[in-house]
Amino acid sequence: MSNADVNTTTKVFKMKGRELFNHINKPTKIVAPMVDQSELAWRILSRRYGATLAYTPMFHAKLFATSEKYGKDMWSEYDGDKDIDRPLVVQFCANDPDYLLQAAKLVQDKCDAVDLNLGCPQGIAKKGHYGSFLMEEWDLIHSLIKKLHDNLNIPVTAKIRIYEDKEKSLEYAKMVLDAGAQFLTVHGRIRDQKGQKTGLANWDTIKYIRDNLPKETVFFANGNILYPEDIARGMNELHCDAIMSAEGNLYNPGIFNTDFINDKDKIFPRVDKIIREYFEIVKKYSDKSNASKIAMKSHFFKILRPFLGNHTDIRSKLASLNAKMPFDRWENDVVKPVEDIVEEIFKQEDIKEKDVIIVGEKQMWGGSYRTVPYWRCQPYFRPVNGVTGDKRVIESLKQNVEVERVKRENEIESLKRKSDELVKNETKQVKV
Ligand SMILES: Cc1cc2nc3c(=O)[nH]c(=O)nc-3n(C[C@H](O)[C@H](O)[C@H](O)COP(=O)(O)O)c2cc1C
Repeated sequence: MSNADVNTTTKVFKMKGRELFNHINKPTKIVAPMVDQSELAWRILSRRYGATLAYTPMFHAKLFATSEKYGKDMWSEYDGDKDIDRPLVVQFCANDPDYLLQAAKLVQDKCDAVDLNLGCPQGIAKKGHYGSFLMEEWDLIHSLIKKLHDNLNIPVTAKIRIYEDKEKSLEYAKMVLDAGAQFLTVHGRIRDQKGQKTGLANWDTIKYIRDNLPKETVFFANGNILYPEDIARGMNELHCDAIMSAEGNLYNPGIFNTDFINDKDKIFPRVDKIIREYFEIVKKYSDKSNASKIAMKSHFFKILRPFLGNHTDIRSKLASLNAKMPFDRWENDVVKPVEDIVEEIFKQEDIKEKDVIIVGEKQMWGGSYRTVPYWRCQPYFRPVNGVTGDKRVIESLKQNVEVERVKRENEIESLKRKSDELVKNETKQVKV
């Protein structure tokens, strides 16, 4: 077979975006790439709770290609296993097409696509010259994507941020697709929206990009997903193929469980149940997946966030644990005590009245806040101008209660007026 034949054969078998999307069963709920957080154990847990596609954390392409230790720490034999970890997209950050290809080749037989991170806004990305800090270098981005498109056995995909300018964002998306990206994920925030300045994602721009790209583009939207209900809202409003969630999924893995929208145990899982389930997954794969063990402490803190505020003794114990300690310590200091406390909570006579989810009024961002009992997983709201998100939710719910009260009083007033008028009219008629 000549070289030309080899190239042709590779091209024939390489799936285009829509084919790949269909091949992996049209996933609509995606675990976002998250450094130190979307590792194997977390992906397995998230899929059990409704996620239909997962991205790995971003790996540094050059390190992955050149450092055996880094590769081993990030990627184990279990990662990408066809029975436990698919469908899967592996994400890299890069600024050199050759290293990117070298790294991608190491995983191409154990994932469905390789993604280029063009969204990371952190200082480390600025220093390392990758992620969103390539947004001024379209030629470089084009060459990175094209290198994989032309040379990898599997499709290449990309995850981008937006610019303030809609038109520029659209042109940018078109360039990324032209280079060969087969799925496009748009995170609807600009580069400066990070930390306290994270704020809302701009769905208008996401929608504008989506609506102005060719229909066959496989398009994923990312940002503003707090509750399971937001997923259907996003799909309808943004006309996207799937919704990707990062923080929503981290604090509440039940966020993707939209097939069970009326079952609070599935969409706002009890912290005792989820911590146990997750802990058992980490243990099962800990012989090879170092990344799963390392990420455990951070996941515990996030899953248990509302609970730890009420049980600070467990918070202190958790703070003192580390990944090198034996699993028994984790079991005895955190997992078991959490189970015991929640079991006691559920023995209370009035638990049915207490264990309820309260839905607030529709907010500016299109969805509604909920109050969720502290023994259930729930979203986290970043502090803005020093005010914690939880306080904002409580304030907004208080305002809702006040708005409801005024609304009801007005309704009663208006009903009274109507009834007075009716009585008056009837009295008039009787007189006539
Ligand atoms: C802990 C954490 C780690 C992240 N790491 C990555 C990453 O490795 N690659 C990436 O493209 N984005 C990363 N992101 C960004 C998310 O993938 C996502 O784009 C962003 O958080 C917005 O989604 P959200 O509103 O659902 O959180 C990370 C976000 C968080 C919270």
